[in-house]
Amino acid sequence: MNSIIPSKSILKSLSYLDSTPKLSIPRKNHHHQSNRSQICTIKSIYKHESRNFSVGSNRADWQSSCAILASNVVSQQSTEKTDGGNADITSINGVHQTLDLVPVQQETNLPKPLSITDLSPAPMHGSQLRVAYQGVPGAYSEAAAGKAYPNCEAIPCDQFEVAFQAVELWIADRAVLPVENSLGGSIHRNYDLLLRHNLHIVGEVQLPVHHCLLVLPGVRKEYLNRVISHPQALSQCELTLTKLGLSVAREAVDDTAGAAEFIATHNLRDTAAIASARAAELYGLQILADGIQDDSSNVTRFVMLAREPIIPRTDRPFKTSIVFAHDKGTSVLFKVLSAFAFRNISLTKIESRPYRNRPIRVVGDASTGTAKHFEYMFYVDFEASMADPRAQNALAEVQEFTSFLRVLGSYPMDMTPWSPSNRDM
Ligand SMILES: O=C(O)C(=O)C[C@]1(C(=O)O)C=C[C@@H](O)C=C1
Repeated sequence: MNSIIPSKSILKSLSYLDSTPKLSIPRKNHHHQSNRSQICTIKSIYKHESRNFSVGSNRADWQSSCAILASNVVSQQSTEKTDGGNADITSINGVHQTLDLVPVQQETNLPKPLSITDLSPAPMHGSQLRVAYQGVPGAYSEAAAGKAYPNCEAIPCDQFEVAFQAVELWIADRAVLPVENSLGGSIHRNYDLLLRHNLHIVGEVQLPVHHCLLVLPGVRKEYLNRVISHPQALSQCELTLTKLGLSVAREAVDDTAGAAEFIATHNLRDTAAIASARAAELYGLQILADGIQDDSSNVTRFVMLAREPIIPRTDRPFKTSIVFAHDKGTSVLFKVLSAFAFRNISLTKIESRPYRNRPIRVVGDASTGTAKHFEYMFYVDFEASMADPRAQNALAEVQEFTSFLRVLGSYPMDMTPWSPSNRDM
């Protein structure tokens, strides 16, 4: 799972081989230079227009397009295990751990995240599936990639935009994208990204997220004056941090494992990271508290993206994700939802986002003043395959009510048995 694809521009700029890294976490301190990770952070430069997918005219595309790219959602065996140790540490959510005060051996050969400048055409590669994710090794997105595609090569990227483009430019075969969490809710920015790009959802995984509080070996709770992590992770642990007496500053960084790496790289004895046990192992940190998520059944849902859709099937449970909008506001919503209700198709998720290019609709006439309504894009997930005539008929009907409709993907549902107490990470 852990190697990086060198690209021509990487070799040209030697940006990941030299010692001039540009790790931008925490945001307040983004000029720190990491001589361990050598991560380049460069802003996205490409823009993609989303195309309108018309169900009526493109249904044939669904049935005749590319070969089946198996989504292969298989439960990942948890391989991570914290070393046993001496001192007691906090037990949370029923998990009691002992502390190993001996620094864990660090992996030195971790892949470096791709940056926007690295996105030149992919070199030749073997048959291993390459899965791009945002973050550094030890991030939950990397674990999600491993759960969806157990033998994949996980490719770290410094931004989601880069992960999308890695797939669009054939540097990677799939991108993995967190879209919602059971505690933190929807990850809105990623919904917007789905629309801005033309990748297809080809699978989903639901990953139990088991957070640890990580510090440098020997650091105690009393030394801490800040906790850093991905904003989602900070919000998933807020109550527990307070219960632990950690009313210290919280700082948001790009990903959980990046927070751990930052502490290790800069030898920060006053800072803790919220990240996985695997991140502790990789960056030589100690687990000060284990299972610090506010709810033991904390789970994040990720979707897998590919350049081509998979051919939808009916021999196993499928889910379909769509996004739609209508010129005349929310009045269409009831009609759209009833198209599914009449056919006994269950919805699993509905989300609304501002309609970017037309966020406001003015109603009423000028003499009485004008009311302004917000305009939305609606994202709906429903439990049916696009190969199912019920879904095809429902979408044909939905298309009549909407001015914009796109099928984001029809893909196998993650049916992994639920086990919240597992420490997958
Ligand atoms: O920072 C990471 O490790 C991630 O993979 C990102 C992310 C997220 O975006 O929600 C994934 C899972 C957890 O919910 C926390 C963070």
